[in-house]
This record gives sequence, C-alpha cells and structure tokens, in this order.
Amino acid sequence: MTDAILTVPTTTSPADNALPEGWLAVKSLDLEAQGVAHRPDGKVVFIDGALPFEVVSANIHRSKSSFEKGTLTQIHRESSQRVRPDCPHFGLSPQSCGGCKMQHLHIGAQVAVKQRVLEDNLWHIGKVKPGNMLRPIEGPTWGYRYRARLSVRFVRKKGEVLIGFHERKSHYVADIKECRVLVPHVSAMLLPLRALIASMDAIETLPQIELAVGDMGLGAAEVTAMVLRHMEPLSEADLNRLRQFAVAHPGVQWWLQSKGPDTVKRLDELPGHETGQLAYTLPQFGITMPFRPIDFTQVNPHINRVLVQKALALLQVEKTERVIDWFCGLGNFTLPLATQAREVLGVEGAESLVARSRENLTFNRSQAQAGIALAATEFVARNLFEMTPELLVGDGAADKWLVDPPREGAFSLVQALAALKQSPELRGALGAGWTPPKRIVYVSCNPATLARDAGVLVQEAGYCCAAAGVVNMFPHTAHVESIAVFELEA
Ligand SMILES: C[S@@+](CC[C@H](N)C(=O)[O-])C[C@H]1O[C@@H](n2cnc3c(N)ncnc32)[C@H](O)[C@@H]1O
Ligand code: SF4
Repeated sequence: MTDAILTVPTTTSPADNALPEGWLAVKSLDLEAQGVAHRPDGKVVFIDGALPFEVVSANIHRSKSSFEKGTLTQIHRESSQRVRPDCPHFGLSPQSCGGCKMQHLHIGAQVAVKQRVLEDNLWHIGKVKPGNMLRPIEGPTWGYRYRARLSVRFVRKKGEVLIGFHERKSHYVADIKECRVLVPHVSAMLLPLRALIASMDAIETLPQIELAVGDMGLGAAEVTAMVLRHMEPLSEADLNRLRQFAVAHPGVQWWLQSKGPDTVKRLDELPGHETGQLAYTLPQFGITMPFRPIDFTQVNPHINRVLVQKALALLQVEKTERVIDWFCGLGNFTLPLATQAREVLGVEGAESLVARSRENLTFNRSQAQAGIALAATEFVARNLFEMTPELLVGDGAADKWLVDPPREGAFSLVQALAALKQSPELRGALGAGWTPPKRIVYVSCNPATLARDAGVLVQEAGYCCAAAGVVNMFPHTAHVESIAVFELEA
C-alpha cells in the first residue's frame, strides 16, 4: 500500500448524500479488484485499491461520459476485510507487480467476491440460478503456483536483468526479488536466476523462462523444469553456465526452446546430477501423471487433487457407466474416471496431449497398485470448437460428461447437445440409440463462458443447474475457477 493512504476507521456509515464533496462510498469490487462507487449523478467510478464498504478519495485519471477510473488516495472509512499485503512487490504504484490483484483483501472475502461474480454471471448471462451453492474449494493461499511463465529482460539503463511478471500498469517486467505465490524454492531462485542470465553471453536474447514443478519426480525428489526461450543459438559457455546452475540447485532441469513449442528439448545433465521425470500425482486414485514442462497442467496441484476428487464425487460415476471427458488434456480427469467407470473416452484438441494421455494410460496400467484397475479407455484428437450433432452421435452415448474447456468455453459442444435433445428426428436420422448424458460436471476457468453455456444447457437442452461453486485455484488474483453440475430433467 502507498504511504499516501490515510486510514480513519469509523463505526458509523454516513449516508452517501451526506458525504463531503469528492468522497466516494464503495459498494462492490469488480474482477480487476477495483472498488466500484457512484457519483451523486449516478456516474460509475472504478477505484484501484478501494474495497467495498469503504469511504475513500481517489485520484481520477480517466473520465468518460458514463464512467471514471481512478486510484485510491485516502481511506476515510476502512473495511474490516482490509489486510496488510504479504508481498513487498504488491501495491498501487504503476511499477508494482501485476501478478496479484487482491492481496489487500482478506482471503475469505476474496472467495466471497469470486462467488458473487459466478452467481452474477450465471444469472445475468445465462438466466441460470443454481439449486445449491457448493462450499468453495480452497487450499494453500501462498506458495501454490507450481507453474509460471516469467518474462526476462536485460535493462541496459539499470545494468540489471529482471525476471518476473509484468508491472501493474505496463508490459515492463516488474523488479521482483521474491514471489509469495510461487513455490518457495522457486521464489528463492529468482535472484540466482537473475545473476545467471546476467552472466550469459546471450543476455539480450533470452525473453522468457517457463517453469513447471512436479509434486513428485519419478526417480528423484522434486523436479523443477525450466524452459529457457532463446532467440539465438547458445554458446557452449552459456550451456555450461546452465548446467552448473542445475548442479547448484538440485532438481533443476533445463529445457531449451529456440522457436515454437515443437522445438522444446531437454539440455543434457552433468553426470552424477541427473534429475528424474517431471510428474504429478493424484494419490486418492493411485494415479501418477508424467508430463513435459509446457504441457497444460493445472498450476495448483493441491487444489487440483481436491478438484478432481470433488468433480468425480459430483458426477456420481458407477461401475456400469460410460463417461466422456471433453477437453481432457493429458488425462487429469480421464484416468481417475477410468478407476470408477466401465468405459471412458477422452477428447482433446492438442495432438501432443492426446499422445501424452495415451502414454500416461499405459504407464498407469503398468504401475497399477493392488485393487486399482483402469477401465477401457480411449483418447481422440478433435477440435471441439467445431462440434456438430453428427460428431457427437459418432462418439457414442455416455451416461455422464466431464467438461473442462479453456477460457472460450464449450459453446459448440453444448449447442450440438441441445440440437439433438430438441429434435427426435435428428436423433433418429443420426443414430437411434443415442441418448443425452444424465449428468454433466462442468469445470470452468471463465465464469462468463460457463454462464453462456449453462444458459444453453438449461434453456435449450433440458438440464437443470443442480449446483455450482468456486474453486480458489489462484488466490490473490482476479482469476475465477468454478465448477457446476447439470442434471437432465425427467
Ligand atoms: C482447462 S484445460 C483442461 C485440461 C484437462 N482437463 C486438465 O485438467 O488438465 C483445457 C484443455 O482444452 C484443450 N483445448 C483448447 N482448445 C481446444 C479445442 N478447440 N478443441 C479441443 N480441445 C481444446 C487444451 O489443449 C487443454 O488441454
Ligand atoms: S505475483 Fe508474486 S511478486 Fe507479484 S504481487 Fe503476487 S506474490 Fe508478489
């Protein structure tokens, strides 16, 4: 927080029209963590740094006919939910780190804001009201990020290398020396990484490090894979600097990326300092998932374990049932589903992930613990943004669906389902035996597209939204992850 903020807690709540000139009563928080207030004439004011129930003054830097934007300068009445940010790089100045938006708000209130956003989106976009709000899925609030894409920049004027997220108000790299949301051992590596890059011949042509940490390396303790993007070939001296860094930081393995994702390849390791295979585990299902560092995996493995368990519990899979896992990635839900269902189909757009999911199925079959058997499981590659009723029938009827799309949602999938549900003629023409799933669990990283798709399921496809809730996958950020359950109405 900036020193400019004067905090004068009060216990009474002055009526808005009795506020002194220029003071603003904050009513709510938007997803960018801007407090939302109204001028006496109704004009909306978005205030960076202000919290609901606070009365504040703001420095307005943008004024349009219908809204204004500003930054908090004084707090006249403070919210009881305001907390001291943990990270020294969080703040209101334009140079602060832009990675977190809500560190000044109590974690419970952050979850409440996200739940409100979910409910508002479902209602305003989809006209859907869940039968039941699920208890939020929560996990560790710090040190939860097991993967991140860090920008790297040599700032000649400062003679310094910066590694981190973008600044709050620009695309410059923020000058961070630690990060409270990254896994602690990676946060502790930020300064050594800066020194490493500063020592390299290629100092000016290394734009990014993408890192992924396994929660259990196969054959080693904890593997931290770092993918170094390089615009020019690296000198032998630079390759040796990377190898030496890995020796000094056990568990670190380097991968190099010269162009697109297909060019990512592992840098050899020095003899005696080998690391294992990057992997994460889902112990409740006896599943281990090896992965490559730029494969899609959930950033927060603690929450992921709870999420997978919760999603499967909500789906209520039985041993006799066939399940389809749409947007299955490397099989994060598919393989756990295969421990419970009769048959599972995983569908995914990226060929590389389909290949990985098949390898992971084989690997888990070979390693299966006593008492765990994996059902008949298949994976196919398909662009699910171009789903049709014909393709849907071609995939066969399933008792249950798990849907976990990217931010864009699963519009053409739910539209194809609605078209089939509405038209017995179409069903008859395409495949008489096809029936819609009885239950759908939808995991979403964007409440707006979830709400749109929920609208189609409820208004057009004959489902009710039995329950919905938030998953606090990314504490302190504005990101809203959620889960919703749809049941086919009789
Ligand atoms: C939110 S991730 C979920 C992955 C997986 N369920 C998991 O938990 O790891 C969304 C997945 O959708 C895939 N995807 C993105 N666009 C797609 C498309 N047009 N068709 C099919 N899959 C797509 C991505 O490759 C990614 O694996
Ligand atoms: S992303 Fe990390 S460095 Fe940036 S504000 Fe959040 S905790 Fe601090």
